Amino acid sequence: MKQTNMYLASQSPRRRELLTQIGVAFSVLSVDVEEQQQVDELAPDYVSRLARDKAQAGVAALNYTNIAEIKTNTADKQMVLGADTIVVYAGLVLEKPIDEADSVRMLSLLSGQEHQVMTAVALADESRCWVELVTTAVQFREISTIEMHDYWRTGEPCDKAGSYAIQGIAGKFVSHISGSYSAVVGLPLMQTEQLIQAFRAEQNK
Ligand SMILES: Cc1cn([C@H]2C[C@H](O)[C@@H](COP(=O)(O)OP(=O)(O)OP(=O)(O)O)O2)c(=O)[nH]c1=O
Repeated sequence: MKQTNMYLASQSPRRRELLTQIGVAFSVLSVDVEEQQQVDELAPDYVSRLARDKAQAGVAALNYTNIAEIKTNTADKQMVLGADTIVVYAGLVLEKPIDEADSVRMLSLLSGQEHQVMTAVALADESRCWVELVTTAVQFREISTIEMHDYWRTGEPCDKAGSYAIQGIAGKFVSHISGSYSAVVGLPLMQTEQLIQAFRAEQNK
């Protein structure tokens, strides 16, 4: 049977759903990339680096694994997609909360304010790695401390950048969004599709 040439280096169920939503067939790869912002590393550089690291770790994983079956069964070249999402408020990077206090700290910063959600998408193969960064502005209404604690107890914020999910209960905190909704959820659909097309064209030159 012919295999797909697309690999998603992500454990995020959101990214799997989003990529499926635009009709891309893929296999999932497990990669382990340390997510640690360097001193003086700006938010756009950091999120882009993580997406690139995930995609390139995926390429390395493919090379290390003996998947002769895949290599012989496909005429197409392979590509690996990696992505990363961070929330940025006043230059400060907010990743996943470590506990309830951290979640309340993040939501207190975001309450009544506008912040940026940066999602970087990277496509890589053995010869190249392309990265695209998509930034979306999100405005929150005021959130009370009681609401923040109640929200934590729903379990929703614990694995989300900035400690919220726009596609979930936290949708009620959002008064305005300017940019890509799917990028906030984890993968900018329009930009991802275009990047895949351009990458595939480059591979086939
Ligand atoms: C802001 C926001 C983030 N998120 C999610 C998207 C990402 O999955 C997560 C940010 O963490 P990431 O480190 O970008 O991704 P991940 O650890 O979930 O998955 P992987 O690294 O394996 O690809 O936050 C939402 O689902 N909704 C939101 O509104």
